[in-house]
Amino acid sequence: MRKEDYRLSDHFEGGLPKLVMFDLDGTLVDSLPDLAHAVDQMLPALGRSPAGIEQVGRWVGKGAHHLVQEALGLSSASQDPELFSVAYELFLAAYSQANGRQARLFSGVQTFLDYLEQRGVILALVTNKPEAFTLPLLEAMNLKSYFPLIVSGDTLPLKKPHPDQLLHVMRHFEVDLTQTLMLGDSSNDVLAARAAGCPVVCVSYGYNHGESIYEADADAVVDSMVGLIENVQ
Ligand SMILES: O=C(O)COP(=O)(O)O
Ligand SMILES: [Mg+2]
Repeated sequence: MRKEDYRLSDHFEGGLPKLVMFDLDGTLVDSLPDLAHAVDQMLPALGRSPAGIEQVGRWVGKGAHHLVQEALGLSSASQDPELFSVAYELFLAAYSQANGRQARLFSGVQTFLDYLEQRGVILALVTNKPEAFTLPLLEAMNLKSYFPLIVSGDTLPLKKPHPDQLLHVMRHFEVDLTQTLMLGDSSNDVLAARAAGCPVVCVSYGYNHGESIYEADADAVVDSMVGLIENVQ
């Protein structure tokens, strides 16, 4: 079977997983325009050139600290703690304003969430985005009520690619990993799911650090989430 032909009905007992964990940025929501806007407010305020949306897209997916670090060209925040802390404050202020303004749901997301919700599948959100940005974005996109559990990048000590957020969700709902699916857009999501031991499918349209998501070890890569349920009646 080609990876693109992956259908939930072929892979889960009863035709559907019991629990689906969703990544946020690049999977459910196209948040890149707002993130790029904030980075490109921060950089000129530091006397630097704006980075542009394409470049910023390569830095998204490992949380806000990582994004700012990359935008500054630092290998770690401790390389220049003063610069990092000034820049991070600028980014927080700019993104607090921008978050959700230009963001849009990707095609198929609403249909897929409704489909699963109507069938009693438990939906959880697992993002590396800090909680202070996750919750307002979910609210702006009218997505918050789908998720009885939201695990943000700063909810636990470790975030993706570590498996802890995913294991936390599976334990919380007492769902076995074979009845769970992780749906993401980056190698981070794949690594976290593999380490947790659960199946993982990626969308092709997200942000994957400038690399092809087909190179990551996902069980499947789909152009739209609805492709996963096409053959389900
Ligand atoms: O804040 C980020 O880097 C985005 O994180 P996500 O792709 O895990 O939602
Ligand atoms: Mg993502």
